[in-house]
Amino acid sequence: MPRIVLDEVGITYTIRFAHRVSFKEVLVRSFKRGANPGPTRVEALKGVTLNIEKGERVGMIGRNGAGKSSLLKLMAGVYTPTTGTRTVEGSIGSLFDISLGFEPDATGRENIAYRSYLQGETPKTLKPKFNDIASFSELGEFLDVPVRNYSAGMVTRLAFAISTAIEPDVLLIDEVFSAGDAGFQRKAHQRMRDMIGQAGIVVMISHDMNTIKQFCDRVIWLSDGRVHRDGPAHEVIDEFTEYFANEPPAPAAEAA
Ligand SMILES: Nc1ncnc2c1ncn2[C@@H]1O[C@H](COP(=O)(O)OP(=O)(O)OP(=O)(O)O)[C@@H](O)[C@H]1O
Repeated sequence: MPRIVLDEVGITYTIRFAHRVSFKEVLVRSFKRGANPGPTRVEALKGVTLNIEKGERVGMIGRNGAGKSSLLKLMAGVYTPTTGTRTVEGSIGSLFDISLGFEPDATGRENIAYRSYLQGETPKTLKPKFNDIASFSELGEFLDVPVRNYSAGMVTRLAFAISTAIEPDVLLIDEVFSAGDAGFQRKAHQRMRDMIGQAGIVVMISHDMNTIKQFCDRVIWLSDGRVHRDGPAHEVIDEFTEYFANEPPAPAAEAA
C-alpha cells in the first residue's frame, strides 16, 4: 500500500562560495581575522510533517525558493533529511531532471536500455516496452545515432519517452508538462494523464495553478521551508492567488 510519512523533516544545505581566490586575497585573509566567511547554511525545509495516503493527488505550490523541489527530492530519496524521518512505501517514479544523465557517446537505443535499468527494469521487463518507448520518442533512425548529436528537443523527447514508461506506486513530478514541441506536447499530456490515473499516489510541483487544479485534490502551500497551508485544492489555490494578488510586487529573485 503506497504511503508517504514525513515527521518533523528538515533539510539544511551547506553552500561554499566557489569564486577563485587570488594569491593577494590569500595573503590578505591570512592577516585579517573574519575575512573568510566560510560555508553558509541554508535551511530549505523546517519541521515538515506530512501524511499522504493511497489515492491522493497532491500539488505543491509556493514561491521560488520555498522548498518545493527539496521536499520532492526528499520524498524521492535523492536527499536524506538533516533532521526528522522520512518513510515512503511503494515503488517510486520520479519525473524531474529527466534530461540529465544520458551517455553522450551511446546511441538512443543504448540509452533507452541504460536508463530503463536505472529505473528498475530488467532486460526481460524492458523487452515488451522497448518498441513503445522507441516509437513514442519519434526519433526514427536517430535512435542509432549517438545522443551527443541530438538537438535539445530530441533529448527531451527521448528522456520523456523513457521516464514515462514506468508504472510506479508513488509518482513524483516537477514541472515536466512542457516536453518537446507543440505536437509532442499533446501526446506528452495524454501520457502524463494516463500515468497520473494509474499511480497510487501523485505529488506534483507546478507554478501553473490550472495544472494543479486539473490534477490535484489536495494542495500543500510551502513558504520559507514550512507548510503554510495544507487542504482541499480549490481552497488553498484561491487563498494563494488572493494573497499574491493583494501583495506588493516581490523583489525579482523572490517572485513566483
Ligand atoms: N543543492 C542545493 N544546495 C544548496 N542550496 C540549495 C540546493 N537546492 C536548493 N537550495 C536552496 O534551498 C532553498 C529551497 O530551494 P528549492 O529548490 O527547494 O525551492 P523551490 O520552492 O523548489 O524553488 P523554485 O520554485 O525556484 O524551483 C533555496 O534557498 C535554495 O537556494
